[in-house]
Amino acid sequence: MCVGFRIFTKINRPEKELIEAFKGLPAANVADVMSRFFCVNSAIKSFNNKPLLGTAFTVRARIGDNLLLHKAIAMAQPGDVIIVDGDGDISNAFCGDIMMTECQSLGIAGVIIDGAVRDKADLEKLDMPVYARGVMPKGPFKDGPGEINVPISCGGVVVNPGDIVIGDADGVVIVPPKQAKEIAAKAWKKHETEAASLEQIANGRRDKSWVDKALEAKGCEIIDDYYRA
Ligand SMILES: O=C([O-])CC(=O)C(=O)O
Ligand SMILES: [Mg+2]
Repeated sequence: MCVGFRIFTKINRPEKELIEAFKGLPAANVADVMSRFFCVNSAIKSFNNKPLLGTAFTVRARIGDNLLLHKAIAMAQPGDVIIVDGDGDISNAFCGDIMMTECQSLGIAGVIIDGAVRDKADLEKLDMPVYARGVMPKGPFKDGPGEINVPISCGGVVVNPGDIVIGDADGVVIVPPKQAKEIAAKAWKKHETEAASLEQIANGRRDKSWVDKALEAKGCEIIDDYYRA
């Protein structure tokens, strides 16, 4: 087996129902119920702030080289999110509006690049969400090597093929399918709690009593006086 230059054709994709359980949930609520981990680095930003939801289709690309990304586009199925581990390097763009328009027309749910893209103004107009670490007019090489559908690292998070990917204007969070049902249920609960807080604010009486309790429990000293240098 040619480690570093190989393509796995099969992915265990989660049931559609399991993915749909996250539809409409903010990425923040999902991350909160996973102990505030599993979010890709905030340097990887959305170009159009459109919501993203789908199944991870992973690509390990050589720095500035999109041969494997082209192959991934040919292999991915509608609803997949193509995630490229480009080593975080932004010296050459991996793709631009032509490849991303192609993805959109194939029904790809979104693309995340831990590297650079180009044609930013056009990516902003796409309906399909595109995330990347940077923008660079210098284009990609097409030589490989690279890998498809292996565990990768994207913005500091390990992504396995078949993971559930959730994104919005805040960023991207990666959910392991095995625990996804429980995570979605907890995240919806969190979402409801937040809605209740907003309702309390609208009614002018948000309960903040927990703050003093937490400060006391952690040993904070409250001094009823002015600070004197
Ligand atoms: O030329 C390329 O390979 C990438 C690009 O700009 C595009 O997809 O529009
Ligand atoms: Mg272009």
